Amino acid sequence: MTETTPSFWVVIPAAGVGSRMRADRPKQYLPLNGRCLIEHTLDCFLDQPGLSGLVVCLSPLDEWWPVLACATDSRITRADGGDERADSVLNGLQALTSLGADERDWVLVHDAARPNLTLSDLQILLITLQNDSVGGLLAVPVRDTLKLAGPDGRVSSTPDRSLFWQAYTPQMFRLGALRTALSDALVAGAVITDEASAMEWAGHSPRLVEGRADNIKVTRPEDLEFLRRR
Ligand SMILES: Nc1ccn([C@@H]2O[C@H](COP(=O)(O)OP(=O)(O)OP(=O)(O)O)[C@@H](O)[C@H]2O)c(=O)n1
Ligand SMILES: C[C@](O)(CO)[C@H](O)COP(=O)(O)O
Repeated sequence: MTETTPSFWVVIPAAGVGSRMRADRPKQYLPLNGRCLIEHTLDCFLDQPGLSGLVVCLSPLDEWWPVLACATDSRITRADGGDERADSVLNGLQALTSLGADERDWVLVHDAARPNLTLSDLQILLITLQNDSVGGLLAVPVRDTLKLAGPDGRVSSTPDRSLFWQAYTPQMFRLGALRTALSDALVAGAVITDEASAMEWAGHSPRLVEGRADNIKVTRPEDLEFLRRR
């Protein structure tokens, strides 16, 4: 029996400049196997039967998006990115509301810079969380020994790594709860680096859903080299 998956909306934050890549363009437009990273990322979602709609958050100065074939895809709506990733995501959530999304609808937020998401991981996330009271995120248990750095750049301690997971995306929450948590956290000046941290700030405990470790975020040059070698 194949388990059914819920309907969902998607927000793709893609308004960053990719400074850590030190490339000649924002990293979401760097080539991978003949197409831009963002095209690979969008493909993970566009043919999903449960997709209600997708918003891509882009810099108002983005000159790379309009020449892509997906720029004219009727399933994709463009929203302006903000100063930080969290601001971009909040703009994307507000765009979903304009598209008719309901407060109780599931929203998946996925980094444009993660082009290697698999269908199986997407389905695992949707199936695992579809009846969850909070939502959650794809994540990977830490596999290396961790070191806490001291102010002198030397090891301060070795924490128990069994308690640590790396947060990945997609992160999946109900539209209204996420928008409220994110908006309130930003107004309060909280440091929000992912959607789960906004939900945690609001007092919720997102569920960790174990996914593939190769759903990496392309952040530094070697990350793209890794994907190109596959
Ligand atoms: N103001 C911002 C900053 C980032 N992002 C997006 O959030 C994702 C993850 O952010 P990150 O890897 O930090 O991307 P950049 O901010 O572009 O990278 P850097 O920090 O190296 O500049 C990326 O898809 C990026 O495009 C965004 O939509 N709006
Ligand atoms: C959202 C995220 O990808 C989860 O690991 C990460 O927090 C993004 O961080 P960045 O500094 O904006 O790349």
